[in-house]
Amino acid sequence: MTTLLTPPPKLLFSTDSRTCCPLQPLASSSSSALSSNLSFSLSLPSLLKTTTSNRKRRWRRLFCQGKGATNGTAVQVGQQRLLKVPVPNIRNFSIIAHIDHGKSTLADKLLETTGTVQKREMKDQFLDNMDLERERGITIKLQAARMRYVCDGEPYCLNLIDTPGHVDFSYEVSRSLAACEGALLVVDASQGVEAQTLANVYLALENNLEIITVLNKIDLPGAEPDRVLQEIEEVIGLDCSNAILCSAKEGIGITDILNAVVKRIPPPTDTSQKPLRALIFDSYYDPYRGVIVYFRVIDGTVKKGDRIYFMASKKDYFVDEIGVLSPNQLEVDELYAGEVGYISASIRSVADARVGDTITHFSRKAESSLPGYEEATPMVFCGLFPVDADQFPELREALEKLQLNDAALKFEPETSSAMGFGFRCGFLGLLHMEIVQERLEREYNLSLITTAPSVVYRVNCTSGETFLLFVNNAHSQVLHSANPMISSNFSKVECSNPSALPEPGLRRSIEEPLVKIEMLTPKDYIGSLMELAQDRRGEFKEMKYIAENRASLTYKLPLAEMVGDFFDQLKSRSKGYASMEYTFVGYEESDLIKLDVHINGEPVEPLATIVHKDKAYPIGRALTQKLKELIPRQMFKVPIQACIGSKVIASEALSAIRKDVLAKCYGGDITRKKKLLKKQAEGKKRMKAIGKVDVPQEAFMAVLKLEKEVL
Ligand SMILES: Nc1nc2c(ncn2[C@@H]2O[C@H](COP(=O)(O)OP(=O)(O)OP(=O)(O)O)[C@@H](O)[C@H]2O)c(=O)[nH]1
Repeated sequence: MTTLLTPPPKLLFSTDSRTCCPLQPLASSSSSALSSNLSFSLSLPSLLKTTTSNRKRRWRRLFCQGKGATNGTAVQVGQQRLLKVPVPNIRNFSIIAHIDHGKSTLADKLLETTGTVQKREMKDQFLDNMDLERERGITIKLQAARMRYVCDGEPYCLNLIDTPGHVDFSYEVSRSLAACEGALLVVDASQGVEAQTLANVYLALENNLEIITVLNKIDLPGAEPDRVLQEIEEVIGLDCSNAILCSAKEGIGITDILNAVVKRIPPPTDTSQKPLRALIFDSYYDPYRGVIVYFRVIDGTVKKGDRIYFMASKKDYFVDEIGVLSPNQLEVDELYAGEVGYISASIRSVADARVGDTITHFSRKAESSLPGYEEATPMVFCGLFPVDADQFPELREALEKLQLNDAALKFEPETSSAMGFGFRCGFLGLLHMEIVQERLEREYNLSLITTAPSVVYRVNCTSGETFLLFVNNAHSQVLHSANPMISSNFSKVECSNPSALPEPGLRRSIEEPLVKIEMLTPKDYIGSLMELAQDRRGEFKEMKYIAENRASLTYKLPLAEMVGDFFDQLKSRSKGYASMEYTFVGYEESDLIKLDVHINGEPVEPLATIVHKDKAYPIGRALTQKLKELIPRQMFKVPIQACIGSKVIASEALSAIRKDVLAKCYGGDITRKKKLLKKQAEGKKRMKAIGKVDVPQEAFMAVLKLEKEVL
């Protein structure tokens, strides 16, 4: 069956891909009609450009209601832009690549070449529409776009899903791949196979995708297409005889890629008769319409007004609006199996419509949901505190708003004696953490202090008493008393906050998360990268030469060692040539201890860290030395100590500011002087006992920075 909603009586298509949009339905075969249609359609972009947003809205509304088909030329054009094709003419594909190999640039070029976005509307990285994405040149949130393309006189609908390239977002990549039948594997012709190229190819192969190899950046003087093709064949095992050479920047090879998408990627299977199953691959929060869900219909059909049901979150809603992404949202009446689109259904939170969930009909539910759904698990945690304590409510509001858009972000209130009220937040990885921090500061004008990133440890308790801690002890107490499921049989505590770690007497051992890390490097840097991994408690697993000059190193490494500056070190030690990829492999027991910092005999909670026993001494020394530099001197002597339990392992002391109490004694009796000095010493002793050392905020910030570096 076809998915033609409003089949035009007769179609004429341009065979030139560059002029294929808008496609031209002909109401009449007369040449005058043809010319009037053509002349109109060519002026559409300028019409769209010059119309006010109200006119655009009216145009869309009219079209969506199917009105005015005969009397409004704009409506006619609207129909052309939304022309539907039969299922065999649909292609759903993704672009996968290592970071910076040119995915987004290629996606832009595909949009431009198919006329989906006009050249003058085009800005670099069209699909990366977050300011931060453009500045950093990375894709953070994936986007989708529907393109029309004519190949051998046949119209095709190509649905492109742009994916984020960074490891932190590999779940999103996997879901977008599950929504496709094929993938363009983009490899930089001057760099070759990198760690994420491999990881993404494996994800694509797991999803049984047809892979088209594209060698990008062939315009660069350093491009070595032959070497890189050979590398792809040897390392990945893909047949590169029909690989496409391209330069996304210069627009070379773009039509070849579009033709290959049509000819080599299989169409979706037409299962429109089955009960609805649609895979969510992205969702975001719109303040006016609620959550907008991006999805691919796998089976069945869905239309406006339907009552839909989210199989994982078990929530149901009525569809207010349904449409396609071209790449702006364009409303349609119905979407069929194989198609990609969006739904707005006044959904209140992104948590109700998570990536990977299956949408079905409330009244005719599918028997099973689509495979692959996973809850987002935060791997890295840190505390976020407002510099100005009055900004706490604003920080809460900002985090709540961000969470509406980002289901992977987790947060819990946290109080600290030094920093006041703040939040302990969980992130997918370090990049995710940086992005959230930057968005909070930029978009919500907040100045924040962040504590050193930490991971989730599992503590085996001696008592058998269990708290399934998510964030901190206070939380666990509540959880424990409120949750009858947590019985004394359990003996593991999850802890991401060092200050919430159970006392040494209450714990038997601590387990930490481990990752398998694969580094791809030119052979000159093998030694220095091995040294780096070993310094970070890495356990050597494997080394392979994957090409004449490149090797792959595999290590098992504690995640806590990676969350510091591992990636920066890898880049600086390899002069930027090495790349890495990691996967979580599980938990293992390790010799970990809690390192406390005491100032004037008082523990300073936010400076507590969980470290490996072997590293406690150097870290303790570095911390105490740095604090000595940063804390202002007091009227009394202030000891600064790093301690493991009650044992002091490093110590510094701030000497007291001395007032010369003898200044006014010119000569005179020695007993008078002794009396004055004794009085001063007593005063200082009293001051020390009751005195409070204020640790300035800059000191905290500097020490936290140091922690990030040395941990
Ligand atoms: N010379 C040249 N540069 C290119 C080409 N394609 C992309 N670039 C440049 O390579 C850089 C990275 O391109 P992007 O398109 O942002 O890469 P990406 O793979 O989308 O990156 P992420 O979104 O971070 O994963 C940009 O500076 C582009 O201008 C090309 O064909 N030739």
